[in-house]
Amino acid sequence: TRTSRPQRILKAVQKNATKGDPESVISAIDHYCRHKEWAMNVGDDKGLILDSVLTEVNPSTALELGTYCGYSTVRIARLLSPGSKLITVEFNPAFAAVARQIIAYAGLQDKITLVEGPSGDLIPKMKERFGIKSFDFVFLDHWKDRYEPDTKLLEDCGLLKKGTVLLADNVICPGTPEYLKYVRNSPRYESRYYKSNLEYSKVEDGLEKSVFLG
Ligand SMILES: Cn1cnc(CNC(=O)c2cc(-c3ccc(F)cc3)cc(O)c2O)c1
Ligand SMILES: [Mg+2]
Repeated sequence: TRTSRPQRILKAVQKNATKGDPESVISAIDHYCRHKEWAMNVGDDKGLILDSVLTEVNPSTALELGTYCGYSTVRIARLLSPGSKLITVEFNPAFAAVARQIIAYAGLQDKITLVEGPSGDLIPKMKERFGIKSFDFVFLDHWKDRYEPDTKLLEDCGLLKKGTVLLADNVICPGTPEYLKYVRNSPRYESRYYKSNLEYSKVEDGLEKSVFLG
């Protein structure tokens, strides 16, 4: 097919959502991915859990690893208080190009900094490049084998503080076994599993919420 799946998702947003209305952007993507073609957005079921954790944490500085089309980026940014910031990291330039347009369509570009590149290279540069002292909230949704090494990297770079909340997608499907083992066995985290289902599907999946204890 001529267009890519992310480009078709963008088209569905431009056709069915209202410019400047993040809720309509979220609904347009969920409708398209549930009824037309599946895509790896966190989705509406797990999205409600993401919303509730975000509302509880109310982060001033948030990090997302794995932007894809920007669905969870919009979900997170729409709930941030004025002056709060979200940095989102995407390795794939084609995904990043679509995400920028979906973020702009939602009108949330002022709250979001999208950075392209490998998370392992970008995390050590967060302080110097973006003046970040530490993150209050981290959403992990990128390559599943990068969750554990990138969490250790965030610790080593002093980017986590007492109370920072990590929320990890896909801990069951596709699964992140090394990450789960790490956060569940480390005395430096208090972890809890939120059972849900894989986006737009009946297959089980869930989110792991881990609070860094310092
Ligand atoms: C290529 N790429 C760029 N970013 C990434 C990181 N994301 C995932 O891999 C990812 C995968 C799935 C998934 C795929 C196939 C399947 F059968 C079941 C689940 C779901 C998700 O929510 C994900 O976040 C992959
Ligand atoms: Mg995911």
